[in-house]
Amino acid sequence: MGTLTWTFVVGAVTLVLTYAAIRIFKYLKWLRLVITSVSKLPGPKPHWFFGNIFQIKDFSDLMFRMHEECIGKGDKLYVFWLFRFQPIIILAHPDTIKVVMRSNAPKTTIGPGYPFLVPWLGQSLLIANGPKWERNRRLLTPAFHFNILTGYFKLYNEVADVLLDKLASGSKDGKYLDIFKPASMATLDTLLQCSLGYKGNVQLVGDSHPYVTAVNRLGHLIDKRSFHFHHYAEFIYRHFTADGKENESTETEAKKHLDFLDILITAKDDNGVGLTDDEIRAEVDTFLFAGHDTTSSVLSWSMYCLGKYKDIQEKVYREVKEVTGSKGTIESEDLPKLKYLTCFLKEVMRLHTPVPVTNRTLDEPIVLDGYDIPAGVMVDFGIYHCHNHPDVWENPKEFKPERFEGDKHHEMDPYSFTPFSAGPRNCIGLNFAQNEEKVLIARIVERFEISLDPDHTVIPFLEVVMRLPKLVSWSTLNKEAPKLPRRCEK
Ligand code: HEM
Repeated sequence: MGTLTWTFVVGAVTLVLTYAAIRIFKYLKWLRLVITSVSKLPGPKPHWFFGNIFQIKDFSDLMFRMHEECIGKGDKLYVFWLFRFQPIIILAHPDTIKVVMRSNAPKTTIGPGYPFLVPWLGQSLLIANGPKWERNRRLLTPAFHFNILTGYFKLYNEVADVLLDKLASGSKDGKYLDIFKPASMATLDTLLQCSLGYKGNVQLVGDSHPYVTAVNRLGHLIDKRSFHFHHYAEFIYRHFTADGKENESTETEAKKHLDFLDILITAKDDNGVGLTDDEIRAEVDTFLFAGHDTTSSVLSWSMYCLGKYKDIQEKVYREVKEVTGSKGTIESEDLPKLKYLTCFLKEVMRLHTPVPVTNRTLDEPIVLDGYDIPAGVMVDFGIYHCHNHPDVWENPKEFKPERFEGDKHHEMDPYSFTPFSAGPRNCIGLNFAQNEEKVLIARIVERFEISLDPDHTVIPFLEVVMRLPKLVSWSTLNKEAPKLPRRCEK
C-alpha cells in the first residue's frame, strides 16, 4: 500500500474512533445525569447492574406489586430499571400522566414495545412519529366520522345475531360457557367486515380460520419475544431463531374492498397524494391489531361484571328494554338514551383497564411531580394505576357505574380516566369501539341472564405492553365463564 492509502486509512480510522469516542462520552454523560436524577424517584431498589429486571416474574407481577407498594401509598410515579442503564418511568396519576400525554413526545423506537410491531404493522398510525404520523392521522380521521360509524350499526347487529345463537347453543340447559373465545371471534368478525368488507364467517369457522390462526400466532410471537431479551436484536431474531423466521413468513389473508378500505383508498392529502398500497395495508392491519383484542377484552369483562353484580345487570337490562322495547336491534339513535349502559361500560374500562400501559420517549427535559427528568428517558403511561389510584377515585376497587353518572365525573381531571389514552395520540377508534360494545352488551343482556360459574376463581393477568390490544387478557377468564340461560325467547 502506498503512503497516500495509509494516510487515508489512518485518517478514516481516526475519524471513526473520534466519532465513536464522542458518542460514548455523550452517552455516559447522559447516563450519569439520568442515574442521578431518576434514582431519586420512588420504586424498587435496583441492582447496580441488572437493575430490577430479575426482581419481577413478568409485566403483570410488576404492575400489581407496584400498585400495592407505591401507588397504594399515594405515589404519582415510580421508576423501574431494565438494567441499570435503562430506566422506565411509570406515570401513575393524572398530575404526572397529563404532562406527557398531552405533549407530542414520540413513541419509543428502540427496545421492546412498538419496534417489535414494525415487521407486521410497518410505520402505521400506531407506530409512526412526526410528519408521517401527522399526515396519516389527517388522512384516516374521516374513516371514523360520525356518519361513517352510523352506517355500521346494521353490521354490529348482524354480528350480534350470530354471537347470540352461539351463546344460546353453548349455554343450553344452564351450562356454563367460556365467553372469551366467542367474544374474540365476534369483535374480529366486526373488524374484518368494517375494515375489508370481508365476510369470512369467522365466528362460525372459529380458530381454524386461516386469518384467525395467523393473527393469533403473530400476537403470540410478539408477546413471547418481549420476554426473551436475546431475541431483541432484529438481525438475530429474524435469521437465527425459529420464531423470527416464522414471523417473517406469516401472511394474513382476506382482501376485499369496502368501508375503511374504501376511504383509505380514496383519501388524499393537500397535495392530492394518497396512501401507497403498502401504507393502506399497514393501516388496515393496524385497525385489526389495535381494535380486536381490546374490544374483546372489554366485552368479556363486561360479561364478568354483569354476572358478578346482578343488581347492576338488572339495571342495564331494564334500561335496554325501556329504550328499545321489543324491536330486537340496537340503532345509533338508541345509544344516547342508554345512559346507564354508558356508565357501566366506563366503569368496566376503569377497573379492568383494557390497555394498562403505553410508552413514549421524552424528547425534551421535563419536571414530573417535582423531579427533573432529562430528555431521552422512556416513560410509560400507567393507565391502570391512574384508573385505580386511591387519591383519585373513592374506593377504587369498588365496581360502581354510578360514579360516571351526571356531571360528577366531569368535575374530575380528564386525565383520571383515559382507557383510550388522551391528547394528540388518543385512540382513533374510540367511538367505533364504544358503539360496538354497547350494541353487543345490550343485545346479550336483553336475551340472557348472566351468572358466574361458582366453581372458578378469576386471577387477573396483565400482558406486556407490546401486544397492545391483548394487554389485559385476564388469562383465567376462561375458567369463570358466565352462565347464559335464556332470559326470553327470541
Ligand atoms: C375498547 C377498545 C379500544 C381501546 C381500549 C383502545 C385503546 C387505545 C389506546 C390506549 C391507544 C393509545 C396507544 C398508544 O399510546 O400507543 C390507542 C391507539 C390507537 N387505536 Fe385504539 N383502542 C380500542 C379500539 C380501537 C379500534 C376499534 C381501532 C380501529 C378500528 C383502534 C385503532 C387505534 C389506532 C390506529 C391507534 C393509534 C392512534 C394514533 O397514534 O394516532 N383502536 N387505542
